[in-house]
Amino acid sequence: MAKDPVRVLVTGAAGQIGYALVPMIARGVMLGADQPVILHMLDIPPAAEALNGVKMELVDAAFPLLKGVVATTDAVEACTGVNVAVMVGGFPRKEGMERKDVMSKNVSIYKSQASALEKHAAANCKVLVVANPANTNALILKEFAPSIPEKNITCLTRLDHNRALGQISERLNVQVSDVKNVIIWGNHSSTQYPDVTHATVNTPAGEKPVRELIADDQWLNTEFITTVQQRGAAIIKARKLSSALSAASSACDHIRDWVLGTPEGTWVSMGVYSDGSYNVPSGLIYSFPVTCKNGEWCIVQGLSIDEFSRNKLDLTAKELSEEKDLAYSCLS
Ligand SMILES: NC(=O)C1=CN([C@@H]2O[C@H](COP(=O)(O)OP(=O)(O)OC[C@H]3O[C@@H](n4cnc5c(N)ncnc54)[C@H](O)[C@@H]3O)[C@@H](O)[C@H]2O)C=CC1
Ligand SMILES: O=C([O-])CC(=O)C(=O)O
Repeated sequence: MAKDPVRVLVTGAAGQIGYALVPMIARGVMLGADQPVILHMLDIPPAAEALNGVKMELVDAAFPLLKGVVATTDAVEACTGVNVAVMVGGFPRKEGMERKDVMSKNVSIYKSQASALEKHAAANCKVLVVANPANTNALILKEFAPSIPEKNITCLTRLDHNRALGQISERLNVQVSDVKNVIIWGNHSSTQYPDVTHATVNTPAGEKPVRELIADDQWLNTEFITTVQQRGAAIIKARKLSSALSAASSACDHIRDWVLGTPEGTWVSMGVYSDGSYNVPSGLIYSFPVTCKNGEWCIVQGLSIDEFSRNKLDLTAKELSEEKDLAYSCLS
């Protein structure tokens, strides 16, 4: 029997990530090749005509799984009945800016959309915040939508996770699908800590630690980390626009694994509400290694953290606490 359609909201759907993301969702990349979807697309009135153009293209693409499209500038209409909400709407940063520089414009959007989601989304709606500063926007959304369970509100660090896998695969000249269990800790910003301490590669001789195969701790502890931290800026420099296809693809990875589960023995990185694991202060949305099963994520416990890592986990937590204060000062 055919499954009932799932309603997926994409905010900022007329923007560049939106344009890459909605066809992926309509093709089943996010929720599976047998899962019909109804797309809800929200943008602001100046983008209404462009949004309608995206809707026309979705019709023209004749996606078999796409059972309906709502394209609107009304947040209540957009949020009504949605099961998954991918929050991309906002202002992207430009060359020379840090992600927190877009704070004042974006946190106020997340405060107001929190209420629309809280009142009108389906019960148990899963929320992924993509727009920057992603962790802090997600925290504001959580705080202003107190009836949405905190475990349902997450932010995107899967792009950073995938970037780390990509760097390791290029360096070792192995398939990216053979590399796993990198970790992005903390903020989706230049203080994030891409950690390969527990990462492995599937080789013909079995699973091997990334550190052993790379055999160059100097590179892993310096250039690798900064390359992943600065990859967003490098894309902006090259394209004069921020990452879009990779952001859209990793947003699909994030929701797919959350809903359908992570493979046995594999974890992924998600920005989630901290419960104090690894002595990360609670009350922050912080990226942790997680596994997912039955639609729920769970922080991987018991990983060893050496002194080098500890300093980096603390540094990015400190930045998130400062961002939280700054966000509240922007809202007051
Ligand atoms: N977490 C991550 O890994 C990544 C996050 N980003 C962030 O994603 C966001 C979107 O990036 P792009 O698509 O490149 O930007 P864009 O400017 O092309 O599109 C953003 C869209 O949001 C719309 N928008 C603005 N205010 C809105 C509101 N209140 N409600 C609904 N829609 C609204 C705009 O009209 C525009 O169509 C940016 O904040 C960017 O920094 C980008 C790449 C990766
Ligand atoms: O760098 C930016 O501003 C866009 C982004 O978040 C990324 O590409 O990681």
